[in-house]
Amino acid sequence: MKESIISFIGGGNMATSLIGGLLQTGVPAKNLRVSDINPHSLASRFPIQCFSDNLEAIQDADVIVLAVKPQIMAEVAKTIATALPERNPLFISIAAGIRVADLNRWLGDGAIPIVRVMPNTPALVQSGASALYASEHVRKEQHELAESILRAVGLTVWLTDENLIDVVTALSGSGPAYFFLLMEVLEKAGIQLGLPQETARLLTLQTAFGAAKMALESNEDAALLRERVTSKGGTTEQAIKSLQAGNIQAMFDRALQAAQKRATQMANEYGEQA
Ligand SMILES: NC(=O)C1=CN([C@@H]2O[C@H](COP(=O)(O)OP(=O)(O)OC[C@H]3O[C@@H](n4cnc5c(N)ncnc54)[C@H](O)[C@@H]3O)[C@@H](O)[C@H]2O)C=CC1
Ligand SMILES: O=C(O)[C@@H]1CCC=N1
Repeated sequence: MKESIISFIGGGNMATSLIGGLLQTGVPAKNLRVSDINPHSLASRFPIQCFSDNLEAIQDADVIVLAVKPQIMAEVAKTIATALPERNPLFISIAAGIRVADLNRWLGDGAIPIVRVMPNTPALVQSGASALYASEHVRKEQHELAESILRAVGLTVWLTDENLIDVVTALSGSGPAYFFLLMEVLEKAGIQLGLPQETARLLTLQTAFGAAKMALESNEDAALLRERVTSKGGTTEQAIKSLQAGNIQAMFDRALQAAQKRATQMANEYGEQA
């Protein structure tokens, strides 16, 4: 992977998390490229080649990471199809919703190797979680290449059913936002009860970090770890009762269903008819 040239098309939030994470893990800056309609801020942030022309950025690419919004993926992919590098690079699409069949069509209907990936922004700190799905034209070494790129910035899982990418999008693609939201509301609740803002912030963040680290390092499931905090007749019991009275499970069931539904809608809106 360290010798492969990786070109990112679109240098926004998710691409910069991946680029930052890859640089941190030791991928040489000379092997990374990024193209964006606004490349200037990228050039000051990363010591890599930045382009405003997508076709220039892909000339020598082994891997082309399509990291633009789903809305403009058709237009971007069709332009790339006009100048596909002869070396038959691997395409990695991180766009929510957009299906392999549409990408394949936009990229020229050939035997295009495409891996759909749903990463998340903690990739920036090598703590990402990505699900990958490979199209039939992905060669074995490209499969391994995709795996090594995403594993360099966190956990990877492979899916054999493309439809499940939309579920992963709802769970871990969007997931960091749910935990950030929880941090926001916990911090505010602490302030409301009298804690200084910085104290509430630090206690919230360290508690989130500690709980995630403990759950990851433990063989026990989250429910059991929760029960250990919940002393009979104690404080946690009251808080959990209050959360369950608001039916937190139903809230998250609905939230994930809404996100999954939106991914499917985007596939239909920006895909088949585009
Ligand atoms: N933000 C996230 O947490 C995640 C995002 N994604 C996917 O990543 C993709 C990008 O999302 P974000 O980074 O959040 O969006 P963003 O809006 O931050 O980044 C998109 C970038 O594309 C650039 N751009 C626009 N038109 C372009 C063109 N014609 N050629 C090249 N670059 C162009 C924009 O200037 C912008 O910097 C989306 O498809 C999204 O579904 C996937 C997983 C997580
Ligand atoms: O909100 C979105 O559509 C993207 C996909 C997953 C996270 N961000």
